[in-house]
Amino acid sequence: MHPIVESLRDTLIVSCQAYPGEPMRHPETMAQIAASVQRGGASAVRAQGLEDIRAVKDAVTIPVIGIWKDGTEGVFITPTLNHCLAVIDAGADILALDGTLRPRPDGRTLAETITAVRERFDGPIMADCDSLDAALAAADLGIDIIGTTLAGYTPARPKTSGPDLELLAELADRLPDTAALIAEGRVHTPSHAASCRDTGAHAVVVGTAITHPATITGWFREALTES
Ligand SMILES: CC(=O)N[C@H](C=O)[C@@H](O)[C@H](O)[C@H](O)COP(=O)(O)O
Repeated sequence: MHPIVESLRDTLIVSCQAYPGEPMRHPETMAQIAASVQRGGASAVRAQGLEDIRAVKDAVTIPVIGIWKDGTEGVFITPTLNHCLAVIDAGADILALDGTLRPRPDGRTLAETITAVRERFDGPIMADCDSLDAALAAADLGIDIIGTTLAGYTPARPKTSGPDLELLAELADRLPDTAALIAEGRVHTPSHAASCRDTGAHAVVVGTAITHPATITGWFREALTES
């Protein structure tokens, strides 16, 4: 296992992202949030977009998982080889990309993409998966980290209200030792995070519940308006 991946064992990773048009969508803001979550004990941060990756890298000493989201339909998380290479050039310590079985916009398979990435980058790669089949295929390619990031966001799995613990349990059982299993997606409470760990996750990524105040505010507002 790559030493960076080993360092993430039993830890909390925090995703620091703001979405297009949102008030916090600014690299300096994301860098400040990243520095704050490092203070809180995050073992790594996940950052989106080349400017954010650069700014976050300057603001923290923990590893940065870099992604570049492009579009909203189909494959949009670091969707092509060019996106991967740009994320690496921006300084990401870990490259994350779509790890589903769907066709990719540049026509390359995931296998071709990984082969080309490996010519330039020997750091860990994380596949954002949506299903058992996608995860096993990604692990077969030697991808270092399998994330449940896209479970519930494609037709492959229903969208659970919290983390997809059923998928996580299957993956904990079936993935080879070469691939670290990371729980990501709808981990909304400390108890969800502990359940992911107990189900066999190597590490847990929390985004919205720590770094997205508009959504968190909505959760509290709704609780107060429920009859
Ligand atoms: C599906 C998709 O695009 N997921 C994205 C991946 O980077 C982010 O929007 C999520 O915030 C991230 O995965 C963390 O998940 P959550 O915010 O649920 O803790």
